[in-house]
Amino acid sequence: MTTGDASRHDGESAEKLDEQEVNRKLSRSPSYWLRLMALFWRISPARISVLALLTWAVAIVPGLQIRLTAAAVDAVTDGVTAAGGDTARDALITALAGILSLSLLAHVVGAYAQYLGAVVGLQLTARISEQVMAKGTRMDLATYEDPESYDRLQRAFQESTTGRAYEIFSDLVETVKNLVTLIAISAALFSWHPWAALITLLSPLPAAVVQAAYGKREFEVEYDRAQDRRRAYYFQWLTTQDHTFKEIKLFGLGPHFIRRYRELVQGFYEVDRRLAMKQEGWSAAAGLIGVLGATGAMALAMLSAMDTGEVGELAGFLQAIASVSAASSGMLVGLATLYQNTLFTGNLFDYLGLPESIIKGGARPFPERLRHGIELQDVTFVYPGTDTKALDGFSCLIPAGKCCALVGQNGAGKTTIVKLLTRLYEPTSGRILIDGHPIEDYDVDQLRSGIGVIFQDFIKYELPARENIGFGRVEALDDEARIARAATASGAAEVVAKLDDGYDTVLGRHFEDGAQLSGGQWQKVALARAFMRQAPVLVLDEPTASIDAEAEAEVFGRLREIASGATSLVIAHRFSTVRIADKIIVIEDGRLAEEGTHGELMEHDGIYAYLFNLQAAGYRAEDGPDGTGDEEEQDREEALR
Ligand SMILES: Nc1ncnc2c1ncn2[C@@H]1O[C@H](COP(=O)(O)OP(=O)(O)OP(=O)(O)O)[C@@H](O)[C@H]1O
Repeated sequence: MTTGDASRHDGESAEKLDEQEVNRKLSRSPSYWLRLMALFWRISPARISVLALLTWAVAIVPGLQIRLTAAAVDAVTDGVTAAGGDTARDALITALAGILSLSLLAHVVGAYAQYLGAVVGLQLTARISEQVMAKGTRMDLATYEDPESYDRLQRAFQESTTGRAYEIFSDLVETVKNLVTLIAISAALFSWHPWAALITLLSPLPAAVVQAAYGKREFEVEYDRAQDRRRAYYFQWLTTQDHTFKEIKLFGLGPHFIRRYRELVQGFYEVDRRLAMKQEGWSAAAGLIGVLGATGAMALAMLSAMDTGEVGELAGFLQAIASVSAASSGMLVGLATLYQNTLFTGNLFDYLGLPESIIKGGARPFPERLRHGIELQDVTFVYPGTDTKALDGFSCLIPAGKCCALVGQNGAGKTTIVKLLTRLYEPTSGRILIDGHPIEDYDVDQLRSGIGVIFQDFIKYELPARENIGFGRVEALDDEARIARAATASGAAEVVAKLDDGYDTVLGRHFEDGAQLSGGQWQKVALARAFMRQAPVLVLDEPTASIDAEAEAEVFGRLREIASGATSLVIAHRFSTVRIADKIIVIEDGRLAEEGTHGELMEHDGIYAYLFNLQAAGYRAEDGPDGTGDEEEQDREEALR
């Protein structure tokens, strides 16, 4: 959706777009409520029961107070007409004592119930956030790479932080409370004056209908603008991050992003303003009906009291009008809010209900050491939602215990192979065999535990160096010797030695006393994380792009020793790394182009030799103006031809 689209949206178009979604969510409301209640119940059955019981117990107080008010006024009338004397005074004192006790009780119980509500609300919000996090870790990579599913995840994440789920619970409790209050009061009102009672009870209805209608409209608009919301958030994020600052500043992109953010937000503002204007207009008109209804009921009750002379009833009635209109508008508006909250929280439950990792494994344990190797047989892969083949009938063998290099140009399909090997995706066709058995036969958790991977976009954990490395094998987070060995192997030990608190130093700049590392230093830490794993298969996706040539040569010169017999696959663009591999696999446009040792491939004089020479010529041409540069330049031109 473009910025222009955002400003074109109005309530009407959003309504058409998401009508189906809204209806689907509404039909599921009872199931959402049940799940929410079950969740609540699990948090603290005792607190929930006390909260509900206290809230509902307080609900009958207004009904009792009305009767006591009527009794008090009757006692006053008796006293004034001198018919009652001391009896009237006693009756008045009893009624007043009753009113006072009930008010105090309602006040104290109400305050305690509010405290309980706040506590369980906090617990519920934290529990739901945890559930969203846990769900996020159980989803497939495809969910994160598909914009629609990612939108869903983001909506659910937003909902998990708003406390709206708790509002549904309190809406339900409040609705029941108001219902109890209404029943308690209505019993008295209908016995005194049925018509006035009916008008009093129904007059808040139009306001509730307006509220519900606009709650729905608001949901539709928000639902529809999820992408633009994320885009606006992205511009905010770009202009407020430490690692984006340099480029944004030097390219002068700040004003550009602020303008694009403003355009989006103005689009939202226009739609929201129009919605708010219509909603307030209709609410005011509906509220007028409420005001007229309450006044009409009061007039009816007064006229009736003139006929019957029942002043006590009239006083009770007048008090009841205020309580009833508060309770019935509370109930109806509560229902409308419940409706809106249910729609929004539906995003959360829809997400929590999404099928989890559809990639299932078998029961075969992953070998501690590979004996044959990993074989890709005629593997084709098309990313979901696209129709181009990222891999196109790709076949190769990664022999056990050897170090293989995977080489190819950008977008050739190298990282895609890693995603398939780690079962983040399934091949569209073809097979992957590990030691002769289909990859699907292996237990997925064991498979992932048996493969140590560092991706090119590895995470820079803003946590202590110890954890940055130890996360490679989280069960061994306390094994200092293992962490130190992994750090030494990758060259991270030298980096850590210079930090103020050694392995306890927090890396990055997000938290106090954090130490920022250079790109290459971060990469050494990430590499240590892969070595920490000590897995039978080691996959390094461009692990040394930022590491200086000397350190890289040192690591790769000793990779076999470091990986101690593991089968390793290294994706690299620097041919000085690649050439020392036992086997080099060249991929081009998702197909196997060549394979062999450095010597064999150079002899073959194909694409590998071409790329190798190109890079080597580049280095030699940089040697300086000693006369050799021209010669190398000629080589390069030749290679390019
Ligand atoms: N999540 C995705 N959804 C759709 N297409 C994708 C996705 N990831 C990669 N691709 C496409 O698949 C192809 C192979 O991508 P891949 O990341 O495997 O390349 P690569 O060889 O690792 O490239 P590089 O050297 O730049 O890292 C590319 O054309 C890319 O555009």
